[in-house]
Amino acid sequence: MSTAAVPHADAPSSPGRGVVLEARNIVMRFGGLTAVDDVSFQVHEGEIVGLIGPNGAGKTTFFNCLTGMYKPTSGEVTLGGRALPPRPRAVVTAGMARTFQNIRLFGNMTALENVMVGRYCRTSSMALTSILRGPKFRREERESIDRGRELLRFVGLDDKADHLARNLPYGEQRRLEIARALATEPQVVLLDEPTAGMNPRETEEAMRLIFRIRELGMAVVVIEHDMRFIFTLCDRVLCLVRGALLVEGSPAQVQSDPRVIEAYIGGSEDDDISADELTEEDVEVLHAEGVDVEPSRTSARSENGR
Ligand SMILES: Nc1ncnc2c1ncn2[C@@H]1O[C@H](COP(=O)(O)OP(=O)(O)OP(=O)(O)O)[C@@H](O)[C@H]1O
Repeated sequence: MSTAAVPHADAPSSPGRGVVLEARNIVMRFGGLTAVDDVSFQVHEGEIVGLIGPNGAGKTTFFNCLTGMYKPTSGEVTLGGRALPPRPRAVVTAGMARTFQNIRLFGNMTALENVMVGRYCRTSSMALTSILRGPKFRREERESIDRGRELLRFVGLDDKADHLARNLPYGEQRRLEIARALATEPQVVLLDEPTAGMNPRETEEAMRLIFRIRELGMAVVVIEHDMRFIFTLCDRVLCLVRGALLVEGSPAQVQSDPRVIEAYIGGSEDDDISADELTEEDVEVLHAEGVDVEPSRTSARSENGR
């Protein structure tokens, strides 16, 4: 991926910026499994925060707790200092929108209609007004169409307004999902694997788009497996492992933290490979993934095999 070509937008430093989203001691249990284990974090205005971790670490479950899809077993989420009720619609109305790991669009609706759906939480027309199609309804509908077209332009889909969502290529569907999230006028946008399945060019475009979303004043929280993407994009990165927050810091700190490297190469109780035993091949793979690891940490295993 040629993300090196993408300039890092002026990263606002967190201190001095207000906290917009805060999660305190979130725990989510499914029967005997603790999927999120006492995780707390803060997101500041205009900040881009990355959430990484191996498969099953609890990243999506944490998003689901933030967005009211799940009612956490315990803990609290606040947006702009106000406690968020664990109901998705209330969360969207309060100012937090999200996209999903598996794209969730209305396939048989046009791109424009999909974005307009996102506007509904900001329009006041009630069912009766809609049925009667009175002047207020028509004015709000006009405004929704105009705003929808503006957002399609923002994500680079202005020429696709009348295309059915299901007919759009994968990368464009992902951008359409982002446009629909932006239509809710959020303060914070949560993106769950926004570049999954994208080619390098689409990934680079996605990065530029997220920087432009931040320039509009929104904070962004991103789950991604593409480390290079995360470390280039984010101001701050959190790494979850087995539901718990393992490391939090700047991309440089997280990238070079041996605990993160261990978590990714399987240095768990199920696997006896530790960061001290990296082969040169391991290091090459980690470098390709954007994880910084010193050559001195390698062992002679590359010569001897495992
Ligand atoms: N609704 C559910 N019921 C029971 N277990 C669940 C549920 N949702 C998630 N889990 C479990 O919680 C753990 C965390 O899953 P989650 O999907 O949050 O991880 P993740 O970090 O997002 O993984 P990935 O990177 O693979 O998407 C997993 O063990 C998963 O099987």
